[in-house]
Amino acid sequence: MEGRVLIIGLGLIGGSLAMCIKEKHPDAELVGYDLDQNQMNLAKMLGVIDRSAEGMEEEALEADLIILATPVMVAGKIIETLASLPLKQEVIITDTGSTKGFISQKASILSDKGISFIGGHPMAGSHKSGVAAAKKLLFENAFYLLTPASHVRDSTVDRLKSWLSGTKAKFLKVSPEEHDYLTGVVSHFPHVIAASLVHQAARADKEKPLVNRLAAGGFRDITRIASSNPRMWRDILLQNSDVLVSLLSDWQAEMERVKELLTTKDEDKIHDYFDAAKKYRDGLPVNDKGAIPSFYDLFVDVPDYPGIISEVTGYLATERISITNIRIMETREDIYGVLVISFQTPEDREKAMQCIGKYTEYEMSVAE
Ligand SMILES: NC(=O)c1ccc[n+]([C@@H]2O[C@H](COP(=O)([O-])OP(=O)(O)OC[C@H]3O[C@@H](n4cnc5c(N)ncnc54)[C@H](O)[C@@H]3O)[C@@H](O)[C@H]2O)c1
Ligand SMILES: O=C(O)C(=O)C[C@]1(C(=O)O)C=C[C@@H](O)C=C1
Repeated sequence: MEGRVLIIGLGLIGGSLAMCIKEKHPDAELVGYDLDQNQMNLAKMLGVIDRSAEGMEEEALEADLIILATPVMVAGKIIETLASLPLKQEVIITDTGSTKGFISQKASILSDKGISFIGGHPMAGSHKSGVAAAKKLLFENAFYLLTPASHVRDSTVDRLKSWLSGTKAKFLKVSPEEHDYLTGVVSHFPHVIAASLVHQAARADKEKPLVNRLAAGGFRDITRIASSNPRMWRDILLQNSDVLVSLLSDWQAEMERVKELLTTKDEDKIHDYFDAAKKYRDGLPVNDKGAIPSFYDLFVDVPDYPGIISEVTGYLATERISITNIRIMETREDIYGVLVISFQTPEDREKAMQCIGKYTEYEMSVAE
């Protein structure tokens, strides 16, 4: 497609979307605007946008697609500004915010002027912020929730989907209310819990400093998202507070049940509590980028000497095998542990096993 796309907010999500749009629509002009001049400069330097906007309002006048990828409270204010401008009548305005109720209500001022607003939320992301963390493959196979305003024609929604087709995401139309409930359960509330677990450990750490050093494995897995951007989460909590208060009451009741199991020491019920949770979680889709990301991990037991990571990645590079992540599992103090290399497909992982096996005798294993 041709036309001018204005992305407001050039962070993780704005930057990643810009990459996806450029790849699919090389003839479109991608203009970026961010309050933070450094992000804008970096986006230009990385080639994520074609040019940076001098001013948001002037650029909006000529845009065919406007994407708001700022924190959700800011997006509401930008809608007010946009509604006061003589925009192109055919322009599509969408956002990427993690909440939809507030912005959809705000967008009625655009609807009143006949401007199409389609709320959007790509359900993939990271605890990292900023354009430096942006990735073209971020949204692949993820759900991309859309909440079009009621007057928006299906053909306009299809036009937006075409603009965003480079995300390779799966679009799903939901109401703003349904959206906020669903994401409250699977995204917002877990972020609250992750932060609360970190607070609990930090309190214990004051009494027993060993807590800090033992916080590995499970604790790290369940609290990764507590490293997310506090500004972004402040805004989300403010906008989805009703849903979250209700989920918190359910959670408190659930914790009361656990307390009861602990005080009565009911072996069967304690077992069943974990067993039911395991069954549900193990049954979640793994090949979609839904609740469980689809990475294919290879565990390599490497010897402890400097340069071991570059040695292993060097072998993979010689055979042009792409990896999506690499880390050392810090299960043993002071010595290197097991190297975990993640791949996008099981085929890449298989090729990597053969490659590393050719050059070394390191023990390897996979976990399904
Ligand atoms: N991070 C995630 O995992 C994720 C996933 C899906 C959706 N989202 C949503 O997408 C939006 C962006 O999140 P992100 O992770 O890219 O955040 P980010 O912090 O990486 O980027 C946000 C950018 O918006 C800019 N900004 C703030 N106020 C602005 C203003 N008034 N005008 C122009 N730019 C402004 C900031 O400078 C920053 O560069 C949020 O609404 C978030 O809820 C986030
Ligand atoms: O992977 C992460 O770090 C995320 O938190 C991503 C995540 C999520 O909760 O799944 C966070 C907020 C978004 O609105 C969508 C995705």
